[in-house]
Amino acid sequence: MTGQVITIDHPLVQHKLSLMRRVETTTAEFRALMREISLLMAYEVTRDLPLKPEPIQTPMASMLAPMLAAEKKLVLVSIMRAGQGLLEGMLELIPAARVGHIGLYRDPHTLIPIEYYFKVPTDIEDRDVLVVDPMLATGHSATAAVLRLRQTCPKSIRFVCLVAAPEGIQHFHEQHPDVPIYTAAVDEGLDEHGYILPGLGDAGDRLFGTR
Ligand SMILES: O=P(O)(O)OC[C@H]1O[C@H](OP(=O)(O)OP(=O)(O)O)[C@H](O)[C@@H]1O
Ligand SMILES: O=c1cc[nH]c(=O)[nH]1
Ligand SMILES: [Mg+2]
Repeated sequence: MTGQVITIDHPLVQHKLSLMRRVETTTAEFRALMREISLLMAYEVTRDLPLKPEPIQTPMASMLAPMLAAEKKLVLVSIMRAGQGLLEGMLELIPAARVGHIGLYRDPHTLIPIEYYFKVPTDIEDRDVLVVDPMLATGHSATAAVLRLRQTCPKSIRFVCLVAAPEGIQHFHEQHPDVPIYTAAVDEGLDEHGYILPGLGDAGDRLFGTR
């Protein structure tokens, strides 16, 4: 079974991603673009959320109006640090969603992800999860995050990123063929340090101005 990769090719997403990639984009600009692009990504990723009719009153009449059936049943899980950027924008669109955090950083030499934090809602069994992290490079971080999350038995899992490397997609789907990947771009590959080419650099450092 090969996993599903959904490329979000909306022109606004593509334009904003190109601005984020540019080396001269400042930290403030990068952060603002991350917020904007995460709103647009959330719009696409939630396209199939179920609706249910609820009675409401307009100034003119009463009607049965479509409302999200399970907004509170969604959990957004951020892979820190860089996932925080995607998380915040998405929460603006889905404010009733629950939130989880997985703290992971890549050891710069081995590229193995090290977990330093894990907290998700206790009643995750009947919830759908969107795991968010802007970068899928070797795929080790996302793969480890989903593996850890599976121990809590959520109803479903999707992974959302901005830029994915083919190597990362392959590694991730070898372990998690049932988890779809939503991405704005699939890039050429990785450099010798595991950075995506052409990529956008280190998403966490660019978001928080740490380098
Ligand atoms: O697919 P991989 O090769 O595992 O790389 C991707 C990971 O690298 C980045 O995090 P990083 O380790 O730089 O931590 P940070 O977000 O704290 O900067 C990114 O946000 C992913 O979590
Ligand atoms: O290109 C990359 C690879 C891993 N992490 C990043 O932030 N960027
Ligand atoms: Mg980083």
